[in-house]
Formats: sequence, structure tokens, C-alpha cells
Amino acid sequence: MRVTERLSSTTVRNRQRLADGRGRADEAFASDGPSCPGSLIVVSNRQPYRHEYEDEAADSNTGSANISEDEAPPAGTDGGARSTAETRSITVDEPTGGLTAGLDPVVQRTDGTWIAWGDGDADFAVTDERNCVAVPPDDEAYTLRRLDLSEEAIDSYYYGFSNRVLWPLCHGFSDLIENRPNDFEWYRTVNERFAEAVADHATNDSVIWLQDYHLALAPRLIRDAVPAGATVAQFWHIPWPTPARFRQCPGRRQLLEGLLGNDLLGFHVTRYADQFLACVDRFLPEATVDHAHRTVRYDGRTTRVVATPMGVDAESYAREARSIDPDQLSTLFETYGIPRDVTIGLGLDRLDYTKGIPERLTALERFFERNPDWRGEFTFVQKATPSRTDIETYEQYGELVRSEVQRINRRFETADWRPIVYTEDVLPKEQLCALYRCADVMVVSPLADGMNLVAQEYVAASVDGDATLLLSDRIGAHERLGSHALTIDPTDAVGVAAQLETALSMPPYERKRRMNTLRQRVCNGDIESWMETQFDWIRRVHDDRRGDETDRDSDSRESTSLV
Ligand SMILES: O=P(O)(O)OC[C@H]1O[C@@H](O)[C@H](O)[C@@H](O)[C@@H]1O
Repeated sequence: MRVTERLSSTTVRNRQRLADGRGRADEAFASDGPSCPGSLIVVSNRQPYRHEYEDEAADSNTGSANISEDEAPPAGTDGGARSTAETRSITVDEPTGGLTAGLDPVVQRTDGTWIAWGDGDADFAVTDERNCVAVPPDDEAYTLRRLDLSEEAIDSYYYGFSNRVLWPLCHGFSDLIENRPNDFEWYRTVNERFAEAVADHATNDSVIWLQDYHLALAPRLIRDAVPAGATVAQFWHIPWPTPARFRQCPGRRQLLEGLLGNDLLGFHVTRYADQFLACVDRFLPEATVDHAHRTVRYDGRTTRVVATPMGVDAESYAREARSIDPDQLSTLFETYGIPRDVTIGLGLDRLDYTKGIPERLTALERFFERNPDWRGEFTFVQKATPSRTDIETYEQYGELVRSEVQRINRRFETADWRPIVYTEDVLPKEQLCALYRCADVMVVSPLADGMNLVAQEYVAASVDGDATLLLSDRIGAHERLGSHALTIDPTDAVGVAAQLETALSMPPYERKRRMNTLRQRVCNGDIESWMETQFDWIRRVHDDRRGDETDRDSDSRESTSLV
């Protein structure tokens, strides 16, 4: 559908919505949201807000909140931002990553603490105040506690063991594993630092909730250091490998032992949860695995393993998409040279070898070969975000993607049309949502991905209901949405090209039927309901532990009275 047509049909529908009252998703968000069964401490590698001081802010992104000297909160609440002469103002980047952006509003409601690596620049002057700040800047709701790590630690823990070993291993890229000397030791050291920081903040009613693969050793250390009443949980956002793959993992036994320090361990889909249990069976034979109930008993503790697919803040994507300003949209189209009257395809990824971008470009090439009529009529917008560029593989991957885009464009472009519009610009959420809404078809084709939140964002922002999603059959999102999207094998260029043809020639009623079902799924399984499920499980494992302790106490009383 053409962009102008789409906007006007929505305006009519919006008026209808206003007349009818609020929509389902709005109603869902009218509640106070999920409540945490204790005082929440979120622990993640990435921080939800990044403060930059004036001298460093020259080339900061759009979408940042700027606090001037006069507006800045007093030292001690905003991290003592004005404690040195050079820091006259602070720029705060708002959360943009799916994980941090999704959790931030929930933590805001809990008055909790978030502990993360304070990934500032090397010149970032580390002071206690700056590493313990109240966020968000305009409505201080919780404490962000930052860990500052040395360059060597970052190189080994983040660019090393996390992203040169665990990331390729868990995504099935064994040939890219680089196990450099000292990386695992640094990974352990940084996990210890995180555990110490948690112990500083934890109380008997804390719910400590760790995120992702950077922190596999921390749970056990935390369990041993915090009061017995605290609950330790973790969500593993990437795939978990099969035992055959996990065999290649250096320190595999310590990783499993570390993770079994959790009372609750979550994965997106049952396949990853079951593969984790299979790895425990294989590599930690002393542990007792109950596959039916997905629990592991090890070292006197029980870990419950669950599969709870993460969702997105569907309502906020829908709201942004509905509020597109046509003038802003024209500017966006002009900036990127997208003709107003073409059909639009979209790809949106970090520049990561798991995302299958070159394979997608090859599929587009096949599509234009097979469909000369679509030349000049279909433009594919590929937005890519450079990532982990200190790792050579990532840098090379970026170069490959850029050169493939150029090659394909040279092959098909005309004086006023390019088949692929490629950008690495940082786009604020409203522009992303504008792209989502204007895209007639989105191609999500990773070779592996724990979930893929972008696919869900696209569905949430497709408020007109007449767009189509092509979805890789190798990712977590496929297990949630697969039957209503068009399934693709990302390595099969001809198959992907054929599915693109199917999408573009699909009768409107079929397109709408599929998208409506996808939208229901994404709205019903949004970030709030995911959090609710997490907190329900946390409540349950907490109660189970209480029950175990009571049983143990009464057993020991009985045995004492028998003596
Ligand atoms: O934090 P990075 O290395 O830039 O990667 C972005 C994100 O990639 C995700 O897929 C990981 O699960 C997150 O933990 C991570 O934050």
C-alpha cells in the first residue's frame, strides 16, 4: 500500500477508535503493571541509561535527554554531575536496546536497583557519585549502580569470553569461537565484581534478576553471598546449545554450576530449556535432573528451568506508529532517497553474523532477477547497527554487507531508483516506527536468534494490519509467530525470493487475516505479560524454597526429639 493511502485510512480508523473508546492493548496498559514479589535488583551487562558529559557529547545521538546546568539535579542524586569544572551539562541516552528498553519501565515502578557495566568512554572520570545515579533523569525512579571496568577487563570479559566464545557457541558458529588465554579468568573476575555489587545491595527480601550470557558465573557467587531469603533468578536471552555443541565450551562445568546458583532460570523457548537440562545431565552427572518438571537438584539447591518467551512493549510501538506526522515522514523518505510511491521492504538488525544479512541480500538479488517488473517499484530499506566492532569478525561482516549492497545496487539501479537503501544511522523510536508502519513487508532472516524482538516490534507497529512478515524458521520468534508469518529458510535464497513474491502478491484479505492474528499474539504476549510471568515464577520458587526450609526444620526437630 502506498504511504499516503495508508496514513489516511488509519486516520479514519483512529477516529473510530476514539468514538469506540480505548483499544484492547490500551486497556491492558491501564493497570499498574506487574508487581515484583520483593525488592528488585536487575543485573545486566548493558546499562539502561548512559550519561555523557558536555565535552564528550558533541556527536551524541538524537533521542537523548539533555539536562542543562540549571536543571541538573543536585549532586548525590544525579551522580554529582557537576562535581568537576568540565561537566557543565549531561546528556543522557535513553534506553534503545530491546532488553533494557523493555525492563526499564518495570524497574521504574519498583523503586529498585539496576546494576550494570558503566560503558563510558576511556576518559569517563569514574567517581562514586557518577556510578550510582538516580534515573530516569527527568523522573528519578530507581538507582543505577554502575561498575567501571578496566580496558583489559572489557577486552577479555565482554569482547573476549562473552562475545568470542559464548555468543558464537550458543548461536551455532563454532568455527568463530576464539578462546584466548586469560579471557575466561577475566570473565570470572568480572562476574565476581557483579556478585560483590549485588551483595552490597541485597537484603532478605531481594529479588535478584540477572540478564543474559555475560553473567553465567555470578548466580552461584551471589547465592552464597546474599541473605537466605533473597531469590536469585536469571533470564538467558540467547539460544542454549545442544550437548554436542556445548562440549566445545571452555569452563563448561563452572558455567553450569554458576547457573545452578539460580532459583529460577528462564529461556525463550522450550527447546533451549531442554537443551540446557540435557547439558546438565551430560556434563554435571552429580546433579539430579527432573525433565518432566524441569528442575535440577544440585549441591543442596533446586533450580527451576522455565521457557517464557519475551515480548515487546506492543502498545508503545503501536502508539508511535499511529502518531506518524506526514511531514516528518516526507523528510525521512527524502533523507534516504526512498521514492514515495514504491512498495517497501524492510530489514533491521545489528551488524552481527548471526543475522543473515548477506544471505538476505542474495535473496533480494534473486528476487530482482526473477521479477524485472518489480524493478523501480520495490525498494528494500536495510537499517543496520554496527556492533562489537573491536572484534575483527564483526568488522569484516560490516564490510561484506556494505560491499554486497553496493554490488547489488550497481547491478539494478536506475537514475531515480535504488533497489536497496542502506543506512547505519541511529534512528529515534518515532522514525523506526514510521519505517515499520510504512514497510509492506519485513524480512527477519537470522541464522540463529534467541527470540528476535524486532519481528514483534514490526507486528506491533503495523497498525494498518496489511503488512506481511517473512520469518526465519531458525529463531525463537518463529516458535511464537511462525504459522502466521511466511516461513523462510534464511540460507535458501531462491526460497526467500519466492516467499517475497508470495508476500507482494498476497490477496489483501489474506494479508490482513495473517497480520491480525500476529498482532493478537504480540499484544497478548507483550513485555508486561512476560514480566508478570517472570514474577509469578519467582513468587513460586520463593514459596517452594520456604516450603523446603520448613520441611528441613521440622525434620531436624523430629530427629532431635527422637534422640
Ligand atoms: O550489548 P551488545 O553486545 O551491544 O549486544 C546487544 C544485545 O544483543 C542481544 O542479543 C543480547 O542478548 C543482549 O544481551 C545484548 O545486549
